[in-house]
Amino acid sequence: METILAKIVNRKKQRLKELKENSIYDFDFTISNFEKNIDFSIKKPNFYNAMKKEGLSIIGEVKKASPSKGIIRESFNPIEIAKEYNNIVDAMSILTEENFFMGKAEYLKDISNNVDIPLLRKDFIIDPIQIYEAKYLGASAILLIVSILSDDEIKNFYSLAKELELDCLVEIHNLKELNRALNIDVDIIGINNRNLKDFSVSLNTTLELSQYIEKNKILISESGIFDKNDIKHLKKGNIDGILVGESFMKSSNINHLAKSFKKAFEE
Ligand SMILES: O=P(O)(O)OC[C@@H](O)[C@@H](O)c1c[nH]c2ccccc12
Repeated sequence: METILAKIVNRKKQRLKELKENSIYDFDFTISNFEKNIDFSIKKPNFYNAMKKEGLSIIGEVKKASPSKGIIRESFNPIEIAKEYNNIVDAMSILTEENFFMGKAEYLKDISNNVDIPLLRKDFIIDPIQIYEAKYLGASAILLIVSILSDDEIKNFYSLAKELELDCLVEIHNLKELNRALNIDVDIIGINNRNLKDFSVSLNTTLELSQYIEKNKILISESGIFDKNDIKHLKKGNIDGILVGESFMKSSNINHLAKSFKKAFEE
């Protein structure tokens, strides 16, 4: 059976083909056009430093829907959500995948014009053009999902991102993927507590894998984080930060929830 992850990646390939035939920008969707249109003089806030700072770093995700949960947030105004996050979290993750997460590339651009904390482009990156596009749209960092990339792709995409002054959150879900990420000496590792193949979630994934990660790496625990007890549990895994979508999107008081996460981490 085709996994949901394989479906998402196939749709993404098709989407990239569509964009190459019919650009959503006022120029053709090519790498050289992105290069011409990126303003390299604009310095974006640094994602790595935001993760490295003292205490628990929080990445708040702008997420309307997901294949596992359906619509997560009915009244979805990405700029308003981002403005709310801006004074509360350390960085934001902006979902730009259209078909399964109801994201949009333009959300990233719009948000980057309205906030001053680092933005992560959250998408299924399988082609270098998406990395140029992330830069063009105002990202400080991109997500690289190890399970959908070959070793060469991880290496090449990682160094391309660095050339474009983008950090990479390199996402893994098991020991095999972790070893592939460590082979190219990545600096920020995201452990996804959700298995993208069957959607099962276990925070223990972070605890089990964190023991293989040296202290000099930045470690982010991703997905399925809801309350202060989750933070206390994850703290045993020496995490630097967390990536939170659903529980923030459904919260009536993001500030309060984020503070309770930070406080639980200090205790
Ligand atoms: O909504 P949650 O359970 O808090 O999860 C957020 C984030 O970790 C999740 O959206 C995510 C993690 N890795 C991904 C890769 C692609 C798309 C989405 C994701």
